[in-house]
Order: sequence, then structure tokens, then C-alpha cells
Amino acid sequence: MSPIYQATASAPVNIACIKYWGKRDTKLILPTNSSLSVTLDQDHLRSTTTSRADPSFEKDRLWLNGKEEEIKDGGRMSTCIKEMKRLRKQEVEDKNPAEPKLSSFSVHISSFNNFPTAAGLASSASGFAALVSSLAQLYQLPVSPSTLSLIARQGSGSACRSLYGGFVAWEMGSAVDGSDSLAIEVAPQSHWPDIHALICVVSDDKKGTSSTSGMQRTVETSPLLQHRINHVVPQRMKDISTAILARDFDSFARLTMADSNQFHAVALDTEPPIFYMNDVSRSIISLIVEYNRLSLAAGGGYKAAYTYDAGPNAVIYAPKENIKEIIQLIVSYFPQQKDSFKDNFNLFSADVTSQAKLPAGFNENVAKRFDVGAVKGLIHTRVGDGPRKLGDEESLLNAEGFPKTLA
Ligand SMILES: Nc1ncnc2c1ncn2[C@@H]1O[C@H](COP(=O)(O)OP(=O)(O)OP(=O)(O)O)[C@@H](O)[C@H]1O
Ligand SMILES: C[C@@](O)(CCOP(=O)(O)OP(=O)(O)O)CC(=O)O
Repeated sequence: MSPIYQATASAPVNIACIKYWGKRDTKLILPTNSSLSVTLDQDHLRSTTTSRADPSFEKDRLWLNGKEEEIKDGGRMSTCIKEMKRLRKQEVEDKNPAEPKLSSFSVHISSFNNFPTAAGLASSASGFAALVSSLAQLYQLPVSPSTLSLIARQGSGSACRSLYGGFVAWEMGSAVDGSDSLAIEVAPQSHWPDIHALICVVSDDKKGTSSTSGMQRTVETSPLLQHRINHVVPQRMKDISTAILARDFDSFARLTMADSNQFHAVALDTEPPIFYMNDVSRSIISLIVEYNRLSLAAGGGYKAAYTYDAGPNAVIYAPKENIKEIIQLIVSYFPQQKDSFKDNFNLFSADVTSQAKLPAGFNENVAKRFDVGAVKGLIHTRVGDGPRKLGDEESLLNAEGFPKTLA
């Protein structure tokens, strides 16, 4: 029997505190500014990918959540697979001619996201990170996550940051070939495990303006973007790295909220303007602002930070000890359907909406109360680790190298 060459990996989602928005090279995916994100825990949100190389396969094929996706010639997926094959040849086969020539075989890839795809929950980030991780394992590549990030970046820019756990910077670099535009670990998960995240799912529909086309329009038309990339982001990158290393939540929170605001301001400054947040998103901002005001007025520090990507969903970062209070605050304004909150950390013994409660002194008029369904779900997670190798029992391909039917 001929050997089976197959590997399975999972990779996390990341949500940026300093946002990537704008490309200086659209083919290589080189950004107009550096960015920084928190990697979220794969125990809750992940992409899992199995790759197999076999001489009998006629072409590269990919199944996403069980459905075949076309791999377009010259497209992002095809570029990533081609680059991984090139690395296999260069780093393994050329150096040791006894190694099997996997780079010349076609691959079958099956991937599964355990959360909605293309809904502004960064599925492209975990998806491309899981893809390059599973291929790196299949090809036994002796390379660092930073080297793999160069390839994931060409799948989707933000994907390069999902090659590390913890707190991750994507350095924009300056080389025209993109060789220095890569992810580095600012601090591992273990440095600040106390950072938790609450994702408020406002919509899980496919979004109106994709990040890819939206940011290009911003580059072409927004004068404010020039100010942002030249005069704001460089200092913020330094300041937030310092805040993370010092576990200084006050500075981390201020910078995260300011950068989310500025990203949405450059979206608005685009011609024609782009709106990603809606009334629900803005009400969540008002709640977090009031929640922080109350704490600051009493001589305390910031208790939470909101951030929004290219969609209406809120991500709230906060120290673990504040999360229960934040959930009680959110469900006071956004009642939840039964089972719309999966209590990953067992904070509540009863139905979450029945626990709705405002902190003493909270000005309840900062937002109106919404109906059930305005926030469709809450996901409580935390800072997590980088891509994981999984065993064969987790494989998503059957004995013939086709997707297993999902249970
Ligand atoms: N597991 C996966 N494996 C490979 N590709 C994936 C995977 N998951 C998602 N993708 C790719 O990413 C695309 C979705 O990316 P898109 O940027 O539209 O949404 P998003 O990542 O959820 O949102 P955003 O990046 O703006 O937060 C999918 O159509 C698919 O091409
Ligand atoms: C708002 C963002 O989430 C934008 C992410 O953009 P993508 O990485 O999805 O864009 P492409 O490189 O074109 O695939 C901010 C961020 O994650 O830094």
C-alpha cells in the first residue's frame, strides 16, 4: 500500500486593536500601515483544515464546510497553495533528495469553521492560517510561524496575525517583494491570560462592502487615511505594545477604542461613504462609554474596550473579572433568546436574560432598550494560543481523500 501523506491543523481567529485598512500592493497584500491584534481562543472559535497530497489526485481541490469551492487560477487560494509547494521543494526536497516529491502532487483540502463564514467574524483569518498550518505540517517544513505568515498574508492580510497566539503585530515592512511584511509575537497568551473577549453578534449575514473592496476605495479617496497612516498609527503601534508588555489595561483600552473609532471614520471619509456600524453597534459603544465613565468617576480605571471590524458586530475586550458584569449590562439592553449565549466559562447558573442588571449609578438613558434578536448571540472567549497540530482522528478527509460527510 502506498503511504498516505495527510495532516490536520486548527487555527484561531484574531481581532485587531490597531486596524489594518489599506493596501499599497493589492496582489502581494502589502498594507499601508502596521496593525496589532489579540488572538482568540480556539477552544471556542476555530477553523480546522485537513490537507492530503497524493499522486493520483488530478488537481488541487478545496471543500469549505463540506461544499467545494473553486480554486481560481491566480487567485488568493491558488497563490497560497503554490507558495507552500515552492517552500516544500526549496526547504525539504532540494536539500534532501530522498524526501518524497510531495510538491509535485495535487492536494485535496477540507476545512470547517465552527462559526459563521464571511460574517465579519474573521473567518478568512482563521481559514487561511489553518490552511498554511496544515500544509506546513503535511510538507514537514522547518520554518517559523513568521515565515508561514508571509504566505497566509497573501490569502487575506489579517490571516498573517493568526499564525501566533497571544498579542500579535503585523509589521508592514518596506520591501517591494513583501519579504519583510510579516507577523511577530508581541507577547504570548501566557503573558496576559486575563484578557477576555465578549463578541456581540449583531448580524451573521454576509456583509455589504467586503474589506477587500472597501479598503481599496478608502485608499483611493480618503484624505483622512493619509493622516492616519502617516501620523497616527506608528505611535499607536508603539504605545499599545508598551501597554501590553506592562499589562496596562487603561492604555490598552483607550488605544483600542480610539483606533476602532478612527478606522470607522476613514470608512465614512471614503467616497462614496462606507458604514459598517449600525444603531445596535452605536448603542453598545454608548453602554461601554458609560460603564467606563462610572468607573473613572469613582477613581477606578477603564473596565472594557469595544472594537468593530468591517461589520456591525462588537468585540468587547475586558479583564476576566469584569465580564460577568458586562454580560449583565448587555443583556439589560439586548435580551437574549434561550441558547443564544453559550456559557463557555459557567458564569451563570440560570437563563442569562433573567440575570440582566445595571451597575449602581449607571445612567440608563444612554441607550434605548432593544427587542430580542437585535443582538443575536453572545460569545464569551479569551486570548488564546496559535495554530495547533491535530491527530488523524480529527481528519476531515475520508480514506479516499474526499470530505467526510458532516454529522
Ligand atoms: N476555513 C477556511 N478555509 C479556507 N478559506 C476560508 C475559510 N474560511 C473562510 N475562508 C475564505 O474567506 C472568505 C470569507 O472572508 P471575508 O473577508 O469575506 O469574511 P470574514 O473573514 O468573516 O470577515 P472579515 O475578514 O472582514 O472579518 C470565504 O469566502 C473563503 O474564501
Ligand atoms: C477591518 C479589518 O478586519 C480588516 C481585515 O481585512 P482583510 O484581512 O479581511 O482584508 P484582505 O487582506 O483584503 O483579505 C481590520 C483588521 O483585521 O486589522
